[in-house]
Amino acid sequence: MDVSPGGLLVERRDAEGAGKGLFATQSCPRSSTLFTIPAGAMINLRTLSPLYPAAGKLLLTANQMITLHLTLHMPREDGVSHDPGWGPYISTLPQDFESHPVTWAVRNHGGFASPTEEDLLSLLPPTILSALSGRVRLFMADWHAICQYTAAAPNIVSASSRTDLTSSDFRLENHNLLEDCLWAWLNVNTRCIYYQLDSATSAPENMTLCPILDFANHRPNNTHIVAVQPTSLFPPTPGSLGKGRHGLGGDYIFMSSSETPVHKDEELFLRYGSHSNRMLLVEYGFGNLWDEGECRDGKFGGEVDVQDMVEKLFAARGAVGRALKEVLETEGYWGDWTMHSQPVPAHPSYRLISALRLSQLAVDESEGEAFERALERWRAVLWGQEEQVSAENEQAWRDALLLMCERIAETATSGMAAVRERLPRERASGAGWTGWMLGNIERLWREEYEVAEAVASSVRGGVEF
Ligand SMILES: C[S@@+](CC[C@H](N)C(=O)[O-])C[C@H]1O[C@@H](n2cnc3c(N)ncnc32)[C@H](O)[C@@H]1O
Repeated sequence: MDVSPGGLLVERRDAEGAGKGLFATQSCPRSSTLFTIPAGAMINLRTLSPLYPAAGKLLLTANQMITLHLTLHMPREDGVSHDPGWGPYISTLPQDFESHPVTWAVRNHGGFASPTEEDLLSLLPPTILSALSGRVRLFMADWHAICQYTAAAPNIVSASSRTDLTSSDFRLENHNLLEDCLWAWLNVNTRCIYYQLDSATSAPENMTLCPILDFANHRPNNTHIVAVQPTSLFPPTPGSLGKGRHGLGGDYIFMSSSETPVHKDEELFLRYGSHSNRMLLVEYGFGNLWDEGECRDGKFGGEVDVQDMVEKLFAARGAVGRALKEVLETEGYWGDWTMHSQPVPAHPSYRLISALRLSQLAVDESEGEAFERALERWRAVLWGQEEQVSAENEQAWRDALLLMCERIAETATSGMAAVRERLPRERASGAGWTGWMLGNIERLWREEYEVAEAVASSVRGGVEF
């Protein structure tokens, strides 16, 4: 790898409120090559597959394989990983994920969360809690798969650079090793980037840990760093992945943006994606910063998830609600219902409007001619053939939306108050990350509050969505 001053234009430094970050060591023009990571320096399915072959019918996913490798070569007390392959890189990974909500949720699931972790969980909005439950399920499934795999291939564990591990340690109920595996899993989930190894672009194999780049922090607007996806002269053959024959996946080149030049000593950000703050907190353990009033005024793109509330609307209608839910599922409109502060005017998503229209359909029976006729009308609106189901239905769903906004604002007001009560004490103590995390949680509640208020104001103002 070229680490000469001309080949490596970045370095790792402390970044306030974000651990480490990537900084420019010199100024450079637009579209400069900042650094190049050789294919063999990255940890992914291609570089690891030779070390982790199938054990009978058991084959690890990319996520599980990288997690297992990091667990087997986790740095110990001296902070150094003795992995002969990627030891120096693994030694640069964060030492712990104490501030990550998934850590608290996994511990809580196992019954060993600390009082602080329980307290923080109790302060989170319900939408975050349900997203966290999903992450816990995924982690536990991966932990289960890793335990099964190591039981079937105990020699894999003998290759660990850790002297404290034997294959019998990989037991579901071994909390200490589960914690090591969680450290590894969170490294994978917070640091892996897209890297094409399979020709199907959405394949879960298309991910990698990538030294240096993984010190880049996120910002929501323009990215400083552009990843240039390596291509190969040799296209992959069908089913080649996992068998050591990869057409894709060469050296990874990272360039500066074509829009702005880079200034010496500036922090270089990578846009992780257009993620909501809810998703950022659950996946990465932080949220974007924004100032009070910015969501309300449409200057910041706030989002509220209303899954639980809409589900309740359908549940409250009994048999009719169940039949309507089936219709939404068949049409692919069940779930993923949100409200947004941007673009102005603040508005419900199209999916949410469609679900609300259906939830307010004026039908008393869950089948029959009247039911089918009403559905036909709803479908006509969905397909853009009609403007509305009826004037009554239009009024009913807007009323239901307004009521939802009022409830969200009410709950968010109590949520904010509970966090604000704790904030001064935590900030005054000045120690650790809890004050910083409470700030993140307070902003999440405030986002719910401001978006709900803004959407309510759109509804009251008669905005046509
Ligand atoms: C790919 S790593 C970036 C490097 C990381 N800051 C470190 O110290 O190793 C992603 C993690 O960095 C942190 N991070 C990234 N962007 C951030 C931001 N804008 N604000 C706060 N933390 C951020 C989060 O902890 C996230 O999970």
